[in-house]
Amino acid sequence: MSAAIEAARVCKTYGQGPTRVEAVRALDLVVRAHELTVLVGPSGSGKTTLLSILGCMLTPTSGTVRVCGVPTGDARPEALAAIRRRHIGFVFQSYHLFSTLTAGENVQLALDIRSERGPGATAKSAAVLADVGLSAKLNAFPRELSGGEQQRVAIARALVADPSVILADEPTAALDSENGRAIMAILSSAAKQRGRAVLVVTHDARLFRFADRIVHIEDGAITREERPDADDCETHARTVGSQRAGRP
Ligand SMILES: Nc1ncnc2c1ncn2[C@@H]1O[C@H](COP(=O)(O)OP(=O)(O)OP(=O)(O)O)[C@@H](O)[C@H]1O
Repeated sequence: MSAAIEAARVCKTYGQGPTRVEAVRALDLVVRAHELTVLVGPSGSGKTTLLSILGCMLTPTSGTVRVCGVPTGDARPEALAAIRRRHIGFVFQSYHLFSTLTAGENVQLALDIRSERGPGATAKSAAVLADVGLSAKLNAFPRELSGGEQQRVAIARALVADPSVILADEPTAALDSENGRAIMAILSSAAKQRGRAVLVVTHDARLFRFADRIVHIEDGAITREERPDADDCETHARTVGSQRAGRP
């Protein structure tokens, strides 16, 4: 499966002297198309920092990141913004919808900032909202929607511009378990049916069954990867060390 994001030897250090924190340490990660990768780790282990670096919202202290083959290291802020717009859709825990816009308008905004406007953009937004089961809520405002529905609007907004990568930071944390499962099913379908590379940060072990791959991070480094086997539900744990050594 093709690499959508490739991070190599990525480090991120915050602060200096006694307040210095090594949030991400020489980390290698490839996020692939057609896969839902879950990133899991304790609080403060570097998950959001890593997601922000992979999404070109934060510059690493050292190391390289390529998004769809494009190196981001020397890119100026405008070029990074263009990479984000072209290749990446973001989903956040708190939805980040505009309260004065309808569900349809919130989704269409993602096309508007890419200069895609008019009836075609309206129809595309309505179609993606229908894909996430919200065709009846096209004209509803966020305050008229449940949390799960608002998150589905946010996912539709992330998907509508057809990005190669979806990065989701705790997308189910504010939802009950049923809505959490529904959101993960939609994200899984974005990977499986639409061929997106999907990376989800979650603390919730109940959602691991949606993952093709589970990456564990501690103290800013990857400690372990697992690929839950869909056929017999057996989990094949692999240490990062054995993968690097090329062993199966
Ligand atoms: N802007 C910042 N300035 C200084 N330190 C920071 C900053 N952002 C994060 N950190 C520190 O970097 C480390 C990693 O933080 P990060 O938010 O990436 O972890 P996380 O795994 O996402 O945590 P959580 O699960 O609690 O959200 C923590 O020690 C945190 O205190």
